Amino acid sequence: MTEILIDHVVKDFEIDRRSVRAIDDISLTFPSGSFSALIGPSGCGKSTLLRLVADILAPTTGTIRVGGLPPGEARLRHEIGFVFQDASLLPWRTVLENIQLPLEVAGGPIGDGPRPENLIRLVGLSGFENAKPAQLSGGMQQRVSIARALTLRPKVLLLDEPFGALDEITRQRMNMELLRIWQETGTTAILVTHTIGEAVFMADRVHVLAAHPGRLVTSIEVDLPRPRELAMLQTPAFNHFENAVRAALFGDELKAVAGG
Ligand SMILES: Nc1ncnc2c1ncn2[C@@H]1O[C@H](COP(=O)(O)OP(=O)(O)OP(=O)(O)O)[C@@H](O)[C@H]1O
Repeated sequence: MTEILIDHVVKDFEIDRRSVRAIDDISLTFPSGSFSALIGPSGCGKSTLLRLVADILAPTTGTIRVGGLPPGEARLRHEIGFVFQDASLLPWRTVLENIQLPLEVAGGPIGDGPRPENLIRLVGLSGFENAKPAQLSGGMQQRVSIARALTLRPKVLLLDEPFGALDEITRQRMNMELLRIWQETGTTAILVTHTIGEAVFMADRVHVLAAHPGRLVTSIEVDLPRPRELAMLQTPAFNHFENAVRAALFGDELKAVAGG
């Protein structure tokens, strides 16, 4: 069971000897095996929150637990996989060699981790094992970075706008693939996104944040059946959840426009 718990977390950064509050007392629970989305305006602390869970940053105050463990311990046990917006692959290595990188860094296979060949199949890159990143499209490069994040069989998958740089059609396809991979691997996933439709399509729960300082506005349960299918994008139910997220994001601004 890998529940993620964020309890009264505050994160301050020092900029020019000034303290800036990036996260102001956020408490959130991400149930084991769930898919959650974080959405909010630029600077509301979405990436910071993911980095705190991944132990790339430490909170100023408050507590984070990943499957009951402090993030540093969960990271040492290879329980956390991270996919960034930029695939950040090593250009001189092939697809297979990039995917194997975490194994080399960890000093060999961990337990019964998935075989790289199986991961390549899982992310739909069979036949491209020996290609170099420059020979791949942006979407294919992100598939490699997802496979790399899954190499050590993490229980948690953190996704920071993984498809933000892709065109709309590729992005929608990749999202479908990501949902399939998430269901096959049973990880607890958190996705940072700027797109309302993407948040609703992917997540069980959408957490809406506001900026300056970064804080939680509300959490919206997305009660749409799984597996999610493209046809759902056109249903009134989908529209209802999109509107709920939009209202939380824009609040009074939206009411002012509606009222003329
Ligand atoms: N390493 C850092 N040093 C100083 N300030 C930082 C650092 N990382 C983030 N911040 C500040 O923290 C706040 C939140 O940043 P963060 O990147 O988490 O926001 P975000 O919601 O992910 O934004 P975006 O949607 O633009 O990526 C911003 O005000 C940012 O300037």
